[in-house]
Parts: sequence; C-alpha cells; structure tokens
Amino acid sequence: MVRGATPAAAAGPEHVEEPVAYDAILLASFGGPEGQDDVIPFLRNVTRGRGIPDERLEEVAHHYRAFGGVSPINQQNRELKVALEAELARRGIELPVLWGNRNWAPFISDAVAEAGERGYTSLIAIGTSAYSSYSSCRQYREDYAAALETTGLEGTVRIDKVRQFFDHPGFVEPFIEGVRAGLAEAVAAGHAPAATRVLFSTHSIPSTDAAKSGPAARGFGEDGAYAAQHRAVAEVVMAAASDSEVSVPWELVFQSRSGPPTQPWLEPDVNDRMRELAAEGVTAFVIVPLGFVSDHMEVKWDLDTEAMETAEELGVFAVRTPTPGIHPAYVTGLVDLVMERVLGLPTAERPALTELGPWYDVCRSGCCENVRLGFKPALAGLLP
Ligand SMILES: CC1=C(CCC(=O)O)c2cc3nc(cc4[nH]c(cc5[nH]c(cc1n2)c(C)c5CCC(=O)O)c(CCC(=O)O)c4C)C(CCC(=O)O)=C3C
Ligand SMILES: [Fe+2]
Repeated sequence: MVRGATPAAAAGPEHVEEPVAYDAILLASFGGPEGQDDVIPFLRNVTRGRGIPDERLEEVAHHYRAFGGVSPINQQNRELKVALEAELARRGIELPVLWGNRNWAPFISDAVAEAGERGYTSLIAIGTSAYSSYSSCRQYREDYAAALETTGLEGTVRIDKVRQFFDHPGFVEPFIEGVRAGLAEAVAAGHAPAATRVLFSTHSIPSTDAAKSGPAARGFGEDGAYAAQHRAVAEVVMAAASDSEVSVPWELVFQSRSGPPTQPWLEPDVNDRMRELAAEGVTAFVIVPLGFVSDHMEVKWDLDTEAMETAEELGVFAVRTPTPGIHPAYVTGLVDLVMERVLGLPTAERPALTELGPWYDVCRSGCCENVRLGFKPALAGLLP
C-alpha cells in the first residue's frame, strides 16, 4: 500500500508494501566451488536445464581451475554476512542473518530449513544482485519458492525480498569513489580526458532476457529495464565523480557472454570495444564493474585477467575500479533496505538516485520472465 500522495506513487503502480516484523534476513547469493572436485558439480547446478554447450562448460571450468577450483564468492559472502551482523548489532536491530546460495552449499533451501527449525515465519531476502533481469532478480524469486517447496514450509514461512537496489546510494557510492580515483590515476599517468574512456561493464544476458527485464508496461525499449538501469546509474556515477570542467566520455559494455553464438546477447563485449576505441586513439580505460556487487570470478577472470591482457596487447593504460564488497556505505545501505520494509517507509522516504526508482517491493506480473526456460512459480511478485 502506498501512504501519502507522493508524485512517484501517483504516477505509477503501488511500489511499497505494508510494514512487516521480520524474524530474519535471508542473504541469498550465487554460490561457487571451493575446491577442484566441486567445479564440475557446481557447473552442472548452474547450467541445469539450459543446454549450455560442453565446450563452454570446459572453458568456464578452466577459469575456476586456474584459481585452484575456488571461487572467491563464498568467502566474500561470509565476510558480507559478518559485516551485516556487525552493522545490525551497532544499530541495535535484532535480526539474524541466514546465508544460502542458488548453486552451491549452503543452499537457499538449507537456510530456509534452518529458519523453519528456529521457528521463524517471515524472512526478508537480500539477493546479491542489484538490477532487474531473469538471472539477477526473477531467478532468485523462483529459488525462494522452490526452497519453500523442498522444505515443506509453504504456507508456514513467508519470504519477501528487498527492492532491486541498483540506484540505492549505498550501492552507488563505492562506484563513485572508484571512478573518481580511477580518473585521477589516468590523469596522473598523463592521459588527456578526450583520450580516456570510462567503460561501465556488466554481465551480458541474452537479448530475449533483456527485452523482458522490468515491467513491460513501463516501455524500457528492446534492452529492457536491465540496460536502462545500468545507463541511469552510470550517468549518476559520472556526474558525481567528474570534475565539473573536464568531461570524460563513458559507455556501457558487456562481459562474460555464454550460450551459442547464434543466440543474440547484449553487446558490445568489453574487449572488442577496447580494441575499437584504441584504434580510434583512446589511450586510457577506467573499467567499472557496475553490474557486480563483489570481486567474484566474473570480475577476477573476465576483467582482471582478460580485459587487462587486452589492454596490455593494445599498449594502453587500464585500471579496474572496486566493487562494493563490504564497503561501509553498501553494508549500511543493505540494512537500510531491510529497515524500510520493517518500517513500511513510503516511497518519498526511500532513497533512490535515478528517476527509475525506488524499485518495487513486489515485482510486477510478468517482470523478468524467461522465455527460453518457461514459467516457474516465483515469490514476491504480483500474479498475472
Ligand atoms: C545477470 C547475471 C549475473 C548478475 C550479476 C551478479 O549477480 O553479480 C550473474 C552472476 C554470476 N554468474 C556466475 C557464474 C556463472 N554464470 C553462468 C551463466 C550465466 N550467467 C548469466 C547472467 C548473470 N550471472 C547468464 C544469462 C548465464 C547463462 C545461463 C543462461 O542461459 O541463462 C555460468 C555458467 C557457465 C557460463 O555460461 O558462463 C556461471 C559459472 C557467478 C559466480 C561467479 C563466481 O563463481 O565467483 C555470478 C555471481
Ligand atoms: Fe552468471
């Protein structure tokens, strides 16, 4: 329900829900392997039912193998959990944090089973993904529904989720600091603003997923809310991080594409674009992992390894700016996102740095559907 006739509320569908006295926070993430023997079973979990070609699986396995079969993501989530617990304690908020993953132990269903054992009946989920798309939003909502089914807790435990937080100041602030520092480095290395590019990089997704991202009724165009949200956040970051007299051009690029070559995914690829721009005379790149919350494998391999090799090959300057990780602004922001639901804050009191937000507490019907995989039950969404 919307309280107060705020312009945002008046303009669109209801964005905010009634307050709820949640019992616990469900920190939900992707999960990753923690040893060589985990790699293939993990990749089978990730690609279940998707027909990703074996060559690609081998290729991805190779990325993990190069790091001893260990993805950094689980350790990063353990650290995030500890940081959230510290911030909750500091603010005197008595909400335990349960952590579970989509593709590796501890699984989301393990965390939900534990909630059931402890007698919790309402959970507020934080998915470690900021934007709207099937992979970054709806699939988590499907996982919550599946976890309640697996554990037999349907009808006993309620799971809500915090809004997608792409434009929440706590998520955006670390990127602003990173771009400011990255631009300063490029200048210090003697690169002119006109010969410098800020490349905001995010996970490529199939064009069909992009088109379906966000509520259809809002008409985000062929790349959907996913691309619109990234562009809007990039504008905010550039405005806040740039010197008012000097303007450095920026672009949105994509990385970590998979799937068959015949299937269209969002482009351009970060490496391809670096090559084109270098040929046009660009000498410095500030690469911003805008689509990622922490330095997991997509960042460590696709940016820190591959994109840096591309830069070396081209003989250009490149710096990769930090992800939010456990930046205090991000951790505080995540707790704020939980508390706006506990308190049932009206739209006008919910911080959002772009005109696209604050995003919905409950996703609109049909939002972020996957036309390739078909319909699966999902929580925290309006029914058709
Ligand atoms: C939008 C998006 C995010 C959100 C950004 C975020 O949440 O941060 C994300 C996160 C992640 N993706 C990850 C890993 C993988 N993603 C895969 C496959 C895919 N991801 C996709 C999209 C996304 N993925 C898509 C459309 C596919 C193809 C499958 C399909 O057809 O729909 C595959 C399978 C092999 C391959 O295809 O590459 C792997 C191994 C990891 C873990 C990294 C680690 O271990 O540290 C993380 C955090
Ligand atoms: Fe992925």
